[in-house]
Amino acid sequence: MSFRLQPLPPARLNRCQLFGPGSRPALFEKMARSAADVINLDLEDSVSPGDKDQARRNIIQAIGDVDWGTKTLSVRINGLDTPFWYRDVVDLLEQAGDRLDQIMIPKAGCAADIYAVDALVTAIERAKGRTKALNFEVIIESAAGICHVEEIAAASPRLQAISLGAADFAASMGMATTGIGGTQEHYYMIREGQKYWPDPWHWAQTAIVAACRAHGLLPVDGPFGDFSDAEGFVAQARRSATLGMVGKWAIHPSQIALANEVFSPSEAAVTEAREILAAMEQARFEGAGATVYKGRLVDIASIKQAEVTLRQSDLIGA
Ligand SMILES: CC(=O)SCCNC(=O)CCNC(=O)[C@H](O)C(C)(C)COP(=O)(O)OP(=O)(O)OC[C@H]1O[C@@H](n2cnc3c(N)ncnc32)[C@H](O)[C@@H]1OP(=O)(O)O
Ligand SMILES: O=CC(=O)O
Ligand SMILES: [Mg+2]
Repeated sequence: MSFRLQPLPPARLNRCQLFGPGSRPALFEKMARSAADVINLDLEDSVSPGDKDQARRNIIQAIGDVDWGTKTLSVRINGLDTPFWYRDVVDLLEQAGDRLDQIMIPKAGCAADIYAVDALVTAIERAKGRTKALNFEVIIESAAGICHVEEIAAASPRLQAISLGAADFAASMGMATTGIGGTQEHYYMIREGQKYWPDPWHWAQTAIVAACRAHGLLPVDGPFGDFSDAEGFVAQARRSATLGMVGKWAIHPSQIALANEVFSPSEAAVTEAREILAAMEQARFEGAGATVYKGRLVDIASIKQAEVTLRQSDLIGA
């Protein structure tokens, strides 16, 4: 057991991150009025190469012009393997106002990727006298990224969140699927003639959650491509929440309420958490470290488990 305490992640809501292409400025006001906690204006894979310059201009203008309320406002820049990313960073930092909260770095492969963007951002902030430090979020969506997820999580104090990008991850891993997230038809076990579908994203998610929790970051589940399949989205989101993720992307407005619901503790969960704390307080009063709640063991670890639920509930209430 390390003597170091596990750092808490940033105290902000990240239940739903709504994405929209920077080349569709007509969506920006709708995104701002949505119930998503985080907005991701995209310069990367939803924008065709010929539209990159115009999308950048659209986003820079909208960062200043649109009322984004209290949302976390993020721009996904292009990957470091493209000729676009440096211009994304330079133009955003030199031309967009202070309303921009963070940039998302896609396809992070190693800590040096984050270092490179940090160096450029820091130089521009100093040159331009920007007083609000820009935060980072990254996407793990490659074989290299998942191999180096822990060093990536430790790469910069600007880093707040890591998402799993199921589409690029599947491609990089050579997975035999064109689906973006969720159950995969051919990934099944069989027992006594019955099929059972395990979760092919599970290990990558747990690696991301562990790296995030060790370094005080927010672990986030990425896109679920089939926006007509609400049930599938909810099932994927519930698995992610159970593993410790705090939220999920929405690539269509129909997914926002679903994500918000899954990543907000229910009234029953909050009541149970409070009752566990009360039971443990009574146990402490009686000189015990463990007691029985609803026929099951609760002990000092249960206090920490209950606090996870209550911290999230407090953020929503705040
Ligand atoms: C693998 C990855 O990298 S995922 C991240 C990058 N991808 C993206 O950013 C894609 C984001 N999503 C989209 O571009 C679009 O939602 C699409 C292309 C999937 C579908 O677009 P449409 O065909 O316009 O969707 P649809 O007709 O169902 O839209 C319904 C309504 O929601 C609006 N809408 C659609 N997408 C969005 C969005 N992302 N944000 C806000 N509003 C939206 C539409 O304007 C429409 O509004 P209206 O009722 O006022 O007319
Ligand atoms: O960028 C997201 C992905 O799934 O790829
Ligand atoms: Mg991707």
